[in-house]
Amino acid sequence: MSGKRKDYISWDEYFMGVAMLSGRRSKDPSTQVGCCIVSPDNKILSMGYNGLPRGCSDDEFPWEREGDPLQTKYVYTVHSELNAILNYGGGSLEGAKLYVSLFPCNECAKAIIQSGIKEVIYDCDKYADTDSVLASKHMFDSAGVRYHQYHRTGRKIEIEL
Ligand SMILES: O=c1[nH]c(=O)n([C@H]2C[C@H](O)[C@@H](COP(=O)(O)O)O2)cc1CO
Ligand SMILES: [Zn+2]
Repeated sequence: MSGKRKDYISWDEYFMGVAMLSGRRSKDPSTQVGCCIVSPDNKILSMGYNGLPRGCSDDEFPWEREGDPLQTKYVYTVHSELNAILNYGGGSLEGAKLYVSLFPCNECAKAIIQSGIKEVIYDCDKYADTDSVLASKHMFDSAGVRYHQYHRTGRKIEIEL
């Protein structure tokens, strides 16, 4: 009889947990997004969160949502999914899965499809009614990228850092 622990986290909890932890690095005051890319045999390949491109200071660029477009974050931030794809240094992402805390926008959807990722597991879908997300779903459907919402388990994990 094995004395194995019973309360270990599942693969889904592990990968979504890593995605959410990654999002905690974001400097965006309103929406922090985290992403974790996983191989078909459950190895973590890359992670990312939404932030400015390298060399662009978090303190100098704007985090506004409205106003003159050049004074908003939207024209400058790199989304978590694109960061995770670009952060991957190991070659092909063909057949990989992508865990992300927010449903990908249409620009990230294009990058996801073109990089060969075949499955997207998302948590929040708060922009489901926007053209961007509708376009993402349309492209995923055509390209054969499966997507489904993460089932929250309610497990709380406290980590002392
Ligand atoms: O797929 C995504 N990935 C991602 O990283 N983001 C980032 C960009 C912005 O920094 C933030 C969205 O900001 P807001 O919710 O205030 O509009 O989330 C946004 C989306 C979807 O819009
Ligand atoms: Zn995006």
